[in-house]
Amino acid sequence: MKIIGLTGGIATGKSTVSKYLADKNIPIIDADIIARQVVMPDRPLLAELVAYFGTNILLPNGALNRAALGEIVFNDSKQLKILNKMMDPAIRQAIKQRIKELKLAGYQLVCLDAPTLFEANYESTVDYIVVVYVSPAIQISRLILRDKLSMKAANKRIQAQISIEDKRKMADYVIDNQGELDETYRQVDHLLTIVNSLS
Ligand SMILES: CC(C)(COP(=O)(O)OP(=O)(O)OC[C@H]1O[C@@H](n2cnc3c(N)ncnc32)[C@H](O)[C@@H]1O)[C@@H](O)C(=O)NCCC(=O)NCCS
Ligand SMILES: Nc1ncnc2c1ncn2[C@@H]1O[C@H](COP(=O)(O)OP(=O)(O)OP(=O)(O)O)[C@@H](O)[C@H]1O
Repeated sequence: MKIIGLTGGIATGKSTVSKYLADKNIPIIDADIIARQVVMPDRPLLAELVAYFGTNILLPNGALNRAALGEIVFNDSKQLKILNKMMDPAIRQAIKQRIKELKLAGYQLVCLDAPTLFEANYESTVDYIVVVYVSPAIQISRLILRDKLSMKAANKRIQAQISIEDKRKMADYVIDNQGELDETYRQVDHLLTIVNSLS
């Protein structure tokens, strides 16, 4: 089974590409979804986060207040490092488990959609690294538009990651998502012909 590692910067278009792959019946392992599952109210990791960050990261119903935790960690790189260290084992374990299940189910090709593929060192987990690229100017404008963030908050989130210019240099394949969606989808089709011919 081959694994495409799909990454990019925040709001560069990973979900747009992974939805297209999913429509082609390629299973997607979405690291953002897994990162949400491992901190559900019944999971011990949430209690660990509360013990460190305080009860202000909880909503009245006991679920994680993602906005409150995001406010802390995207404004302070030391806190983000600590959060990453606390969450990494559970996320890694869940991804490993999902890969195992898909392999057992007989899939030939799957996609790991991970915004922090490089930051969290998943390079060796995947066979082919694909970076979804837009220029930093387009990235920030799409992020502000989608998440209704201020310029300052959007910049902080972008700065919490390796820059998109550096990520593109580390890719096996770059999808330029600056144009129309059809152009993006054509590049994904081309990517699939390459990946399917890999031995
Ligand atoms: C801090 C949290 C609670 C904020 O939640 P929120 O709902 O506002 O954002 P969401 O999870 O939808 O993430 C949105 C985007 O932020 C970026 N992002 C998320 N986590 C990180 C991180 N640790 N480092 C850099 N960028 C990140 C990604 O591009 C992601 O697609 C959340 O992002 C989180 O739990 N992050 C740590 C887990 C993690 O590393 N996730 C990345 C997947 S491996
Ligand atoms: N080619 C495009 N043209 C115009 N808008 C686009 C294009 N591709 C994606 N977008 C828009 O840009 C925003 C970011 O795209 P998307 O949500 O796919 O990014 P992402 O990389 O998955 O983000 P995140 O890292 O936050 O998960 C969305 O609002 C999406 O609709």
